[in-house]
Amino acid sequence: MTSKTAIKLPDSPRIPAWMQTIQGMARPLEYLEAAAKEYGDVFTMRSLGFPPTVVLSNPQAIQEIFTADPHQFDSAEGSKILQPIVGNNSLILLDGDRHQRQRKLLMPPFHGERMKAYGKLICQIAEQVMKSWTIGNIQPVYPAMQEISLRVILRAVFGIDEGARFQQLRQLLVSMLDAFNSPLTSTVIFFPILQQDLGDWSFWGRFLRQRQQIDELLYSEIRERREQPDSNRTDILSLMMSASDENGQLMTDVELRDELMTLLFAGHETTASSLAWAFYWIHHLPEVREKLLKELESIGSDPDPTEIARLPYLTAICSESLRIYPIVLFSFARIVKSPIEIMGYKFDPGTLLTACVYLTHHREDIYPDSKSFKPERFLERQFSPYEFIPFGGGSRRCIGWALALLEMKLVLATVLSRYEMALTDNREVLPVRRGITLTPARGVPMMMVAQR
Ligand code: HEM
Repeated sequence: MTSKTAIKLPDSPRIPAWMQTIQGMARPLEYLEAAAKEYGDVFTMRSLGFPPTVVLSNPQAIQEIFTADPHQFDSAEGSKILQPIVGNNSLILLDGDRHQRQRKLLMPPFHGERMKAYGKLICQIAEQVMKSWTIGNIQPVYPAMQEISLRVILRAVFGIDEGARFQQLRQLLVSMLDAFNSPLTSTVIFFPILQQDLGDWSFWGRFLRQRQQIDELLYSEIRERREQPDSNRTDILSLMMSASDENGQLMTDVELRDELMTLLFAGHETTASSLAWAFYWIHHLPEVREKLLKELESIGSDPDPTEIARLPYLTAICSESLRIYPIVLFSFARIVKSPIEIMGYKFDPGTLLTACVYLTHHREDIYPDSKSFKPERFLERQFSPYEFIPFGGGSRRCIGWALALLEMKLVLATVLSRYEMALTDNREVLPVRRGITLTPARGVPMMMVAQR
C-alpha cells in the first residue's frame, strides 16, 4: 500500500497567507528578497486564493523544469486568472498535445524570415508616434511605447492597423488593459469573488461590456475574412484561419478570438514596459547613453534594421534592462504530474513550481553587484538559458521573445538617432506592479530636447 502522507513543501515565510498576499501584491520585490534572504533559492509562497507555489531561483532547478518533457508538467490551471481576458482556448490555457500543436502553428510568424519583414515597419511606426511629441514638452514615455507596441502587434496579427475597426479596437484594448492593469483594480483579477457585474459603474461591469465590444470587432474581422479569403495575406490571423489539425478541422471562431486576445494581451504591455525601462536606464546613466550613441553613429544615418539588431552594445542594454527589472516576475507555474525530485525536494503531483525571474537575475554569484545597471556584463560573458530568463523557458517559453527584442532595439535606435531626449530629473525610478507586469513608476516623464 502506498502512503497517502503529503510530502512536506519547502519552508515558507512565517507570516500568514493573507499577509504574504498583501506584501506580494503591494511590494513584490521586497517580499521576494526577504523570503530569499531567509530561505535561499527554494521556498514556498502562500497566497490567498492560490495553491501554495514553490518558488525556484536556482539555475539547476530551473534547468530541470525548463528541459523536462512537455508532458511532465501542466500549466493551464496555474494561469486561469487570465481566462476572463484570453478565454479557455488560449495557448496559455492549453496543456499537453493541444498546447504543443497550437505552439507549432503560432511560432513561424514570430521567427526567421517574417521577423525581417517587421523591421522596417517597426522603425516607421516609432517615427510616426514620436512625431506627435513637441520639442520642450514633458510627457511620460510609457504611453508612447504602448502606442508603438500596440500598432506593431496589430500589424503582425492582422496585417493592418488602420481604419475605423482598428481605431475602435485600439481604444478599447488600451482602455480595458489600463483598467485591468491599474494597481487598484487589478486586484479583482486575483480574487474571482470580486468579479461581479454590478452595472456600468462597477469595474467588472465595465470590463465585461468592453470585452463584448472587443469580441464583436474581432468576430466581424474573422467573418469578413471568411467571406473574402485572400491567399496572399501573411499575417498571423490569416495563417491561423488556414491551418487545420490532424483531422482536417479548421480553428473555430471562438478559438481564433481567444488566440488573438492572447497575442494582443501578452505582446502589448510587456514590450511597452521593457521599452520604457530601457529609455529610463539609457538616460539615467550618461556614460551608457554616450556609448550607445557612438555605436549608433558607427552604422551611418540609414542603417538596415538587421544591422541595428546585431549591434552588441544596444543588445547588451536591452538584456541588462530585462535583467535588472524583469517585466514578468515569474514563469507560468509548472504543475507536477507525477512525483519528481528537484534539488533534494520531493514534489507530489499537483504541486505548483515556478521559476522566479527576478530572484534569479539578482543572484550575486551570477550577476555581481546585481542592483547596478551594467550592460558590459552581457559583453563579458554569456549566461545560460537558466540564468537569464526574462522570457521563461522550455516548452512554454514566450513565443514573442524575438519580436519583443527586435522591437526594443529598433525603437531605441530610431528614437535616439533622431531626437535628443532627457529625463526631467535624475531621481531613481522604482518599479510598480501593473497587473502581472512590473513597470516604471510614473511612466518615465521625459522631454524631447532637440531634433538631431
Ligand atoms: C519584453 C516583452 C515580453 C516579455 C518580458 C515576455 C515574457 C514572457 C514570459 C516570462 C512568459 C512565460 C514563459 C514561461 O512560463 O516559461 C511568456 C509567455 C508568453 N508570451 Fe511573452 N513576453 C514578452 C513579449 C511577448 C510578445 C511580443 C508576445 C506575442 C506577440 C508574447 C506572447 C507570449 C505567449 C503567447 C506566451 C505563452 C506561451 C505558452 O504558454 O506556450 N510575449 N512571455
